[in-house]
Amino acid sequence: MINKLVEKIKKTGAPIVVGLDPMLNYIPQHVLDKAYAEYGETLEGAAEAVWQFNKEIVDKTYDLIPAVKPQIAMYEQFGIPGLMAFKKTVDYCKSKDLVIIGDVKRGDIGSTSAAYATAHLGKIKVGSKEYTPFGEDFATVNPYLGSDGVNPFVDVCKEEKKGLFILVKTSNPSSGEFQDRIIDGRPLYEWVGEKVAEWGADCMGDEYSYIGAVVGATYPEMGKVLREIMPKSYILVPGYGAQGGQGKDLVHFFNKDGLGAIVNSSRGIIAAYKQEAYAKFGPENFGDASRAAVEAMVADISGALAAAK
Ligand SMILES: O=C(O)c1cc(=O)[nH]c(=O)n1[C@@H]1O[C@H](COP(=O)(O)O)[C@@H](O)[C@H]1O
Repeated sequence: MINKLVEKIKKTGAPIVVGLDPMLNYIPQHVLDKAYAEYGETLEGAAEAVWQFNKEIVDKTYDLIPAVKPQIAMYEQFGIPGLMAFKKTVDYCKSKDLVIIGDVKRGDIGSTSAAYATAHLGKIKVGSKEYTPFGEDFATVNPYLGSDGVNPFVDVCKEEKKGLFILVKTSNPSSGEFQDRIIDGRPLYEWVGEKVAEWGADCMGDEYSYIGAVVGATYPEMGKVLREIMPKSYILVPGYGAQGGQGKDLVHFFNKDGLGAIVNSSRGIIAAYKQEAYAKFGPENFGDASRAAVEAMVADISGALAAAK
């Protein structure tokens, strides 16, 4: 799957991922009204609104982008109907040939990690039958339980040709509380980065490993160091847009080949119609606003990369 991701990034010229993180307050009223008219103001109604919202955004952007990243919490908050909307979104994106990064941030003791890996990247046997539970292509993984919490994910990736993005340095304001602590002379995130490079070394695709890392756009200096520590790992870079990251901050997350990083924006794309820059589209045309925001993001990042050459 890493080869497909790299190919699609080259083909679209867009090292970006659209984060499908739907909150009800991002969904235009006309979409909510229609869903509530059919299902009532229920969890089912909310899930229907989420699904219709996602579908429109995907329809308006899929030809420009290589990948999407649905964040499962945004669906879980609507219980079982929400999880069904998550699965419907994954399947629909797959039908559009997008690479799907399941942002599930899992990690546990080995046997439990194995079940999480099966759920999101693998297959499950029920009697004589086999099923694909959620069927994403990549999953985000929290490495804090150590190697035995990560290895079951790696094993499923090897079997299924899937991939991981392992949290190394997160974008949030408090990420330094633990991740920046100096241990044996180096910050913890560097130790985790080294481990990601090690886990990834025997998981190579054609050019890059299918064991990648997450490093926040909000910490560009740390991104530069981590790029060197993990030269063969793709870096998923969240924090663009709503959290303040801009193209010019991101240059060092990329390798000299112009590859190696994929930048996520969620609110900045899916709720673009609420921003002044895209207000002219209006809530009715929220999908067109998202498309314009994708185009602006690609131009910002490619411009920064070209200027740095
Ligand atoms: O793993 C992630 O995707 C992630 C890691 C991180 O360090 N920071 C971070 O913001 N994320 C996710 O990236 C998305 C960011 O959303 P926006 O700030 O709206 O673009 C959310 O889905 C977060 O859960």
